[in-house]
Amino acid sequence: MNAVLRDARRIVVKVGSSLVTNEGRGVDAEAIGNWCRQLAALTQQGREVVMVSSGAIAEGMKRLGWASRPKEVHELQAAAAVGQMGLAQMYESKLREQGLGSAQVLLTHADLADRERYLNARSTLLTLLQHRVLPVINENDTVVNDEIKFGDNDTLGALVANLVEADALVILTDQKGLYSADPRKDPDARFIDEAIAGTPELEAMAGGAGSSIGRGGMITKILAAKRAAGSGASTVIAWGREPDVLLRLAAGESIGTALLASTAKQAARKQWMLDHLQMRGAVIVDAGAALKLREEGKSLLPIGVREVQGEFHRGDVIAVRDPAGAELGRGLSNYSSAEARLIARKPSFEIGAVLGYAAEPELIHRDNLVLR
Ligand SMILES: Nc1ncnc2c1ncn2[C@@H]1O[C@H](COP(=O)(O)OP(=O)(O)O)[C@@H](O)[C@H]1O
Ligand SMILES: N[C@@H](CCC(=O)OP(=O)(O)O)C(=O)O
Repeated sequence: MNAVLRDARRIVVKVGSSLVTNEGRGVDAEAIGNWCRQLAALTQQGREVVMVSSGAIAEGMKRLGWASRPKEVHELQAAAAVGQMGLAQMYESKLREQGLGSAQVLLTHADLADRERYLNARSTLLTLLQHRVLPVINENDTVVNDEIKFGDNDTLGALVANLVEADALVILTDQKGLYSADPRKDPDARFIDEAIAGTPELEAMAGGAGSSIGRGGMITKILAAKRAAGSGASTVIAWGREPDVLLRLAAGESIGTALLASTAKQAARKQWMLDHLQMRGAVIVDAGAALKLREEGKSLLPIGVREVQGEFHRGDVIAVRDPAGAELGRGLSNYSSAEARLIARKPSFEIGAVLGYAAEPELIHRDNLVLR
């Protein structure tokens, strides 16, 4: 019994190029139809799913009649732009057949490294999920060069899992899971059922990509599991053509390799925030707000803010202080310092009228707040 998916409410599913394009023979309608049917069943169970799908370059090469993968980055980018059309079209129609809405989201490394864009991408994805629309994500290959490329979508899958605070990441590939060595090269390779994500020995087991279509191989999947575990998500690596793989995993069946996160989700995310983000400013809150944060674990609303100190942008980490100046905690601000000064002491329904737009009703959402 493997509980990784059984207990997961929010799931990121990543499928690799070789699966999606049937080893480069073109977008595999049947396979995508199969996953979409399963995704629809998962949403029926009340789960939220985000798809990360590769295959744009492989599909674009086929459409352009290119037999071998070009070396030039701009040619790869052109192929991705061509192929992404087919990919998006296929997901859209297969998800629609299942009664599910879909949305295309193309992201780059720079988008997720920038705090403001990170928050924007997060809000967009969470809004799509709220509306029961299934986001289909790929790397925005057109605008990235080699140095800033994820290159493989395993890394992107993990970053998306961090971004939406997923409970689980499922990486579907062309192998049954992780083996002690590349099974294409070593017939004695042993299957690994389960391990703790981030265990150093795992990295030594993984080799590069097995086909000419896939990019990262197993090493990027192992590192993706480690990264996903950083925000508390466990990972399953499984064969994408295993019948009903997602449904069976969700029912608790042990399929593939489970790479388990050792820290709980909230604790991991909050630690990540403290470790990665620099503090830029502070707000002093009134006694009522201090009580709500401390005792009830509530979000910080602008109405409870008495004073805004320093200069910060949306997405920066700021300190929250009580009326005596003692630090209550730290969190990601949804508004800049200039905006925060304008909306301080005001009820959230007035934010729109004061600023001309309303991003969120909270100055700091409780999910983005670490209390002392
Ligand atoms: N230890 C390992 N266990 C399983 N597969 C491995 C291992 N090391 C390398 N591989 C190779 O990784 C390949 C999967 O990665 P990749 O080709 O990038 O697929 P995808 O397109 O699904 O990301 C497998 O086909 C396999 O040959
Ligand atoms: N963005 C690229 C994905 C890169 C890639 O090949 O990833 P993967 O097959 O997951 O190792 C594409 O859609 O072709």
